[in-house]
Amino acid sequence: MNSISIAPGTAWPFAAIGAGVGLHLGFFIRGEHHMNGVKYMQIATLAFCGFAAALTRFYGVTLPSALLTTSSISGYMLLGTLSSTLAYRLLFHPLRRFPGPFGAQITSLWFSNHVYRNADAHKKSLELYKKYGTFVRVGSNDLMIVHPLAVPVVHGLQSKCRKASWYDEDWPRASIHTSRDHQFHHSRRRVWSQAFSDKALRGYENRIVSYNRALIDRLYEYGGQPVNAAKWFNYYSFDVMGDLAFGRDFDMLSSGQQHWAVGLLEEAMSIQGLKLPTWIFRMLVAVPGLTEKYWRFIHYCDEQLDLKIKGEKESENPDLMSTLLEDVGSQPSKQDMLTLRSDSRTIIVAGSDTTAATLSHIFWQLASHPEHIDLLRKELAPLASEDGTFEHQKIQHADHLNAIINETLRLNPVPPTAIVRKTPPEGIFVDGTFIPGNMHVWTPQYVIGRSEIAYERPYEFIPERWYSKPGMIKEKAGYAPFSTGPYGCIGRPLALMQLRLVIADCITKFDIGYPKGHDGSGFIDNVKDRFTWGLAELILCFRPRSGVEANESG
Ligand code: HEM
Repeated sequence: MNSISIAPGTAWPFAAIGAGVGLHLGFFIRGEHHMNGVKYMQIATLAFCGFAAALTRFYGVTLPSALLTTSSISGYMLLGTLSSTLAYRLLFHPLRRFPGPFGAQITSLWFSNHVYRNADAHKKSLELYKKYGTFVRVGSNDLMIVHPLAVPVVHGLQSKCRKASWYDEDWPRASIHTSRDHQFHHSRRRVWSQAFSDKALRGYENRIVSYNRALIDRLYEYGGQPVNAAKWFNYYSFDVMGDLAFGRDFDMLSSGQQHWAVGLLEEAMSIQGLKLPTWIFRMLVAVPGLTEKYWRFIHYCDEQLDLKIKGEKESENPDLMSTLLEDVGSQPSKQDMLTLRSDSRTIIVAGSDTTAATLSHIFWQLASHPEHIDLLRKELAPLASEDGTFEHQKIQHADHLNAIINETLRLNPVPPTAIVRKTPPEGIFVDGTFIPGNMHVWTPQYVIGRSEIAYERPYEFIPERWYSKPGMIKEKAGYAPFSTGPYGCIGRPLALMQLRLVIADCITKFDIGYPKGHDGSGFIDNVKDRFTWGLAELILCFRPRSGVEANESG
């Protein structure tokens, strides 16, 4: 019988370690691998079984001994790959000269490990900035840059940075938001931009106004008693976007209940709070049952879109999806359908969570700084129509109103931290510092908004810095809560219209403040960074103002 030995003194362990090192240096160190986690596991399992089978077949080794031998060889190979990875990341990696926590230099899981319990990546990022400065290596391949001038370099129109691997989490579903193919994105962007023309926006205004009325009515029903405002802003935003995407809302404002599909989405989004590397996320998504809720929400959106295409949810007013549907004609191809489905979900996810979170933070700021409610009333009263309602066209240039929105988004931006880009192969320069190519970089708005380099008295809520005190903004380039450049928020005009109209309506109809025993800290201390904000309870009183009726016109 042939025998095979991996006992000390034989060459096997060294050969296996060498192969492991070779695998790292010749293969893993190059290109992107985040899409292949499952495939690599399959190949490794196949190789393991094949090698063990070959040992029994050609060397006459018993099965237990073959399995033991194969495990040992695999172990040595793994040791080689891991040692090589470790040495490379610590000693030779292009980001090695940037400061950062030791663990983060070794693995991107360091960051996940520090934020997964409380989903507080925004607080952790601020803490890291305070400790390490402008450039912080937050993962083996990841650099956080807290410099206002980094924003145009990384995100601006001329930027050569592209969307990073994070956007592949849903692949092969690729929407305008998640597509990494620059050409494809560009062509989707052209189609989408028709849905946000001035004319289209005017068409949406009536729809939005009717949801504003419904929101105001619901708040009136509390008669000034404490209410979880974040919940109602959430219902409002999802209803508006459901209507604009599918021609039908989620019925949350009228029922006062969260729609089950929205509930699923909220739960599914919590996985984003873990800030996992993409390859792990994709492997989790591939495990049957583990991300079931996420897929059920996606299927719900698919069904709503199918119904709309069949004309079963025909709406009289223009909506966003109608514009996207017009582009594909009456016989959409399979690829068209995949894109439309991804886009329909993008409308809900990108348009609802963001608006709800921004409204909640705005009203948290207003309740905490009631003097600004008075200033807003002074500014807006002359702009109201005779029946006390507001037209967007008349309030869109109101200085203080816009300043309240800007200042809130400076301090409480959504997404607060990681909008990740990949640097071009030749690298980039940020204020004279070279960032090597093919690295992941992010410029957290939450932290830049608190940076002394960009703002005077950065921690204070001073809306006037956006119009009458411009000297308080030291470097405007860093302010991009809607992002900027080719991937900047295409829904910005719609979002601003909603925000302006809801603020104007609410401060006109209600006195807004905290009930006894509340100061807003329960909200701001508990919001979660899960790409967008996971909202906490925001307990406010909306006391109807004397002499102002709910929906006087309606
Ligand atoms: C206050 C509300 C909003 C804020 C703060 C906001 C912010 C942002 C930001 C920062 C991005 C860039 C994200 C990234 O690069 O990964 C973005 C992208 C996007 N937003 Fe918004 N957004 C808001 C509302 C909306 C609304 C109402 C819509 C309407 C559907 C919308 C649709 C989109 C889309 C489609 C993208 C992807 C654009 C692209 O990649 O070309 N957003 N938004």
